[in-house]
Amino acid sequence: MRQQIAAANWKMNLTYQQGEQLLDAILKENIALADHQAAVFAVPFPYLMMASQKLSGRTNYYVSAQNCSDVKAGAYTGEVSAEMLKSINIGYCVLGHSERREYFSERNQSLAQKVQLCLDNGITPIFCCGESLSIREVGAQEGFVETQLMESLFHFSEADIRKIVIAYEPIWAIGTGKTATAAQAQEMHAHIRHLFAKKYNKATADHIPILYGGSVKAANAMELFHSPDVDGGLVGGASLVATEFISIIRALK
Ligand SMILES: O=C[C@H](O)COP(=O)(O)O
Repeated sequence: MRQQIAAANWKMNLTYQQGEQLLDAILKENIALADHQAAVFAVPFPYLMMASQKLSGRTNYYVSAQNCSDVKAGAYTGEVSAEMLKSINIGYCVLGHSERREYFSERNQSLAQKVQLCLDNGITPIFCCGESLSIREVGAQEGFVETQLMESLFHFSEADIRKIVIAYEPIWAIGTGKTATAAQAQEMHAHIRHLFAKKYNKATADHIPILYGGSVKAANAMELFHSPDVDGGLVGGASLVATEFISIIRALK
């Protein structure tokens, strides 16, 4: 079975102490994950080591960064490189989140560099894609997501592309409480998988986890995750509440 992932994206929320308390409350449940399941915590940079220490010794629990630089190293004040993340054993990095695309002007070409640098350093990119409401309203979402994937990912080799996780996050569903229906999520996930099959092959497309993000919560996770092409979720708001995220982990296939 394809890997199934419950990924928490804390974004710029919680103090260090609140983050510790949240992780402690979730880990206290001792949820055993199957071989094909993973729980990933994308925490702010200053909390990466703390989260790593808390998760150490747990099977299939991982820490993720929320971003990294698109350059290797050098005089770039305030940036954090993929190599730095590797040096503290961070396994995942969220890339191209719509908030970074919108507020920090991230573009598909620069994201291609970030993906490359993560792969060079053995870090799994969680590559985000997804359309705005205005694009969906005119029915152009499939072409829009195809361009995002084409410009950032489709030049990678089959071996490299198999190391990537996709997160489909329709912008109109992020933090709005307006979740895509399971049918809408499934439709886009199937389209994304079809694009990978067309560019690479079916076996590769079937191997790549595609997470759904956008107002996932305990109450809808099970239905969303049980769609055939939805392989878990990238969760914002509900990942900040222990009981919510515990249920979301438990909803994985
Ligand atoms: O990365 C997570 C997504 O932006 C979803 O956020 P949300 O669950 O608060 O809608």
